[in-house]
Amino acid sequence: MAEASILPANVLLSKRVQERVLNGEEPQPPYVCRDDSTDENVPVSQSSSIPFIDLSLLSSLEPSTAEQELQKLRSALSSWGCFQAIGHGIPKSFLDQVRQVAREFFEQPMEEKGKCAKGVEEMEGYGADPVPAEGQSLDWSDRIFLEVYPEDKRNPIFWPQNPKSFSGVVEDYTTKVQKLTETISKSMAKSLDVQETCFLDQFGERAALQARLNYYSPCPRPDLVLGLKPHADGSGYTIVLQDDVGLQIQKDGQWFTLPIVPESLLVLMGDQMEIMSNGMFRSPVHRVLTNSERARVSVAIFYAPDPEKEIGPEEGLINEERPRIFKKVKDYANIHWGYYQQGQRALHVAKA
Ligand SMILES: O=C(O)CCC(=O)C(=O)O
Ligand SMILES: [Fe+2]
Repeated sequence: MAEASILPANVLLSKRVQERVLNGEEPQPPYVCRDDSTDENVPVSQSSSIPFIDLSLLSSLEPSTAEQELQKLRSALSSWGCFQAIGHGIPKSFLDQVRQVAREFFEQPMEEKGKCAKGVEEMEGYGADPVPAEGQSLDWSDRIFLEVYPEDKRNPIFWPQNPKSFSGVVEDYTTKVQKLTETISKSMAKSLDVQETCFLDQFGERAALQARLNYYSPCPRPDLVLGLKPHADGSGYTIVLQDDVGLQIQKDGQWFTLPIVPESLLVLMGDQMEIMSNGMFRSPVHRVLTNSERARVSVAIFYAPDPEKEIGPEEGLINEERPRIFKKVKDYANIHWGYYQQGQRALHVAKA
């Protein structure tokens, strides 16, 4: 029982959470981290205020319809830093297939998943996030992280052979999301009255799309243990598909639980969109709860600017009323990761 409190994190992380659950182990520190005494959880029933944006309306031939949806988009991203996308053109049956293949992957025997296992200090592959700084908590989750675009970044050794359809579905899904990012990036620019392709240009032709499939095993102590600790993403923005409740977004000191709307995708701003929009859009802190009965699956696609390119606030968003908040930065995702490992945000590094 005392195992977890005496073993270092790198040893703990060499055993998957899923194995611990199968062995009937009780969560121990450093998995135990929740201290919510000062936070307020808004019931799911009242979390429906997380805005919906119908992407099909953004290109409506009726100008007033498109304009109205763009206004909603701008307001959603400046207040929440995220929205629930509908009308995105990806059929629900395909989203179900993605959820299904993700679940099937994790529900295979450990031996099969082990074929694409990462080392405890590596990022890509199946396992847990690399060992965090001392004193940091561990997440009650297992994940597989894959570089998908640019295509030459793919590392076949980490791509599962089973389930047979896994690679095809993940690739197809990421390609569909990539198409969506074009619409979203252009619409975000339009909503701020800046040149339509300005964000797309900053992301660059070698923008990264990375897939992270998460499996949150049931946890006997959801009151003490988190599936994923509070954080903001280091991406440009992230597109999340989920199959059960658990993801919470922090706004005005309260935690709002993302409801399940099977045909919707959550579009969540990362720090780099906050930088490029000169703070007009916010990158929200979010976390994942555990639950005692069901395993939850999610698929996050991180869309990030080419790490070789410098990014910064759009000139058109800097003026007397709104001076420059951020400076130019390069490879921010990497800087972010260093802070993330210490349980901190990195945005201050980019402050002007
Ligand atoms: O599992 C989720 O719903 C969210 C995952 C997430 O926030 C992340 O991978 O950065
Ligand atoms: Fe996240």
